[in-house]
Amino acid sequence: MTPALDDVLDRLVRDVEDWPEPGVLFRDVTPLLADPPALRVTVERLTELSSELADGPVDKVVGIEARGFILAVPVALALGAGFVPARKAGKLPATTHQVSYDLEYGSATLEMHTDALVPGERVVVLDDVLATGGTMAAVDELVAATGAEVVGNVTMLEIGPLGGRSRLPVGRFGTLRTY
Ligand SMILES: O=P(O)(O)OC[C@H]1O[C@H](OP(=O)(O)OP(=O)(O)O)[C@H](O)[C@@H]1O
Ligand SMILES: Nc1ncnc2[nH]cnc12
Repeated sequence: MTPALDDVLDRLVRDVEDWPEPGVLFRDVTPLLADPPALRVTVERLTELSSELADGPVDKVVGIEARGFILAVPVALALGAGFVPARKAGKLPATTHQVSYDLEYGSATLEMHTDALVPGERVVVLDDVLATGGTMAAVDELVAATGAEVVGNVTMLEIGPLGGRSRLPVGRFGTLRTY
């Protein structure tokens, strides 16, 4: 039997207080990733949500390092799309576009290969958590720099009080669970 998704997420996303710094309540998805039925239903629902938002074909799924990679590859396979990594600075070998941004804890720079996407491609950007939205908005900029089109911004979890969805176009963001 397929488990109910909200129950799965509530049971298997672990709260860790004061990590990675005091005052942050960290939502740890590793227990969910380790549970086969939970992982399966999560990937299935992320795939359905991506399809709904895209409302048409999806050429590429961009996964955000590191936790976004884990989910983006099975979703890309299920959609019949390719996978493209958005990586932390200094990890990609060829020519990149680069965007710096602020996080709930600190700041970072993400890169994507300039030739990873071509103009007109339809792209879903996937991550595990939307918090301030800085990461997702930065990846939208990386996609835009290639001339491709973001047709969906999708996460497993949203931390509502941090207001990240307000940084994304209305109607383009979808998530499985808002805390
Ligand atoms: O909405 P935001 O405030 O930008 O935060 C969300 C981002 O923060 C986490 O990644 P992190 O940078 O901690 O990297 P990791 O996946 O490598 O742990 C998470 O996986 C998202 O990518
Ligand atoms: N509180 C949080 N838990 C998990 N991932 C995060 N990314 C940014 N803030 C986060």
